[in-house]
Amino acid sequence: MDHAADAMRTDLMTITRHVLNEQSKFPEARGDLTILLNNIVLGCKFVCSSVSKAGLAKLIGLAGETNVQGEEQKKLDVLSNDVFINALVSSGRTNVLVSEENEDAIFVEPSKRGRYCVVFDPLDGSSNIDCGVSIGTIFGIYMLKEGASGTVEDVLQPGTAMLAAGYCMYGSSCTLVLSTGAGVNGFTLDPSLGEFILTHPDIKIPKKGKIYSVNEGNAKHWDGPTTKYVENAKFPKDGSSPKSLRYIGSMVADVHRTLLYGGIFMYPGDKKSPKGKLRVLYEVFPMSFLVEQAGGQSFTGKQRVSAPTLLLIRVSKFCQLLNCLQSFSQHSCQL
Ligand SMILES: O=P(O)(O)OC[C@H]1O[C@](O)(COP(=O)(O)O)[C@@H](O)[C@@H]1O
Repeated sequence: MDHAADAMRTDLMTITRHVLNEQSKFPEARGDLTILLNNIVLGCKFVCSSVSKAGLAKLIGLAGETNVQGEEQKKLDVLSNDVFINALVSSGRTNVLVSEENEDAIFVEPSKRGRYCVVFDPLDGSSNIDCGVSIGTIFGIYMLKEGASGTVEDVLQPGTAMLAAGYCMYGSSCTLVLSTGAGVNGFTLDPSLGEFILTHPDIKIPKKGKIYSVNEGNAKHWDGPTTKYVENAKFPKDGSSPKSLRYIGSMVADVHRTLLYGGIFMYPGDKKSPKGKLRVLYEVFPMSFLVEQAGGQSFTGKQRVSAPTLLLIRVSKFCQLLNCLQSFSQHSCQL
């Protein structure tokens, strides 16, 4: 009888219990981060159930609106965005929110304000939403700068200033992967309990990976080093076996596989944005935080993504900032 497995099954490590254990190591912790994460988890459970019944609940298809990136919003994009904004505001722990689906930053009204800023992509992998392929939610958490009252400046922080980050993947199972700066852990939603249970403790990216993940359809837009790298992955000059190509087209799913199996995921550029289309603030920074916490690397092709030098610029209108941030995100992660 496998007592360890039995203990695992009866001594349930829920995500709340795990975060409380982690926070108990910090005497100054007041439970605010735990409450905030609990509300994010609630949002993930709601989106998970909506995604799994999308076809039945007529949640497939377009919402008839366009987001700040000029992309047509899917019904599930809008629903997920509303759910997360409400969950984050009602936690009473947030101050400034930045969503992929909103043109401007969201400033929480004073009576409900807290000291955290959350950047998030409510539903990543839009091109896969209507065909039932894995999609996900990505989030990153910052603390208000010392003495700050909550302005755009408080989200203009480098990736290294992030306190916690995570994603929730809505796939064959619903998996939430989280780091609060002390390693990376994966939790699977047990629908019968409605609880995320620890199933992937202390995720460490394998040192060697046999997989490369990139949209080769964009090859003609790539720079020299990227073209050379992918060429070598397919036709290794050192006689080793070629790498396998795996590309789902949902960053959450492609990064999740890379965290567990190793290898490389990158988004070098495409016709529309030759310098890459992944958004630094709520896609690249949170994923880079997780990749580095799991022992991997994340770089732009020229420098570490989360480097403090990457971000601190100030432009007039917030969405202008979003546009120029996009131009920075060339490559996603190097493993
Ligand atoms: O279809 P492409 O050009 O390869 O782009 C896929 C990439 O775009 C994204 O879908 C962008 O994210 P959104 O779906 O949130 O806009 C990533 O998840 C994915 O890695």
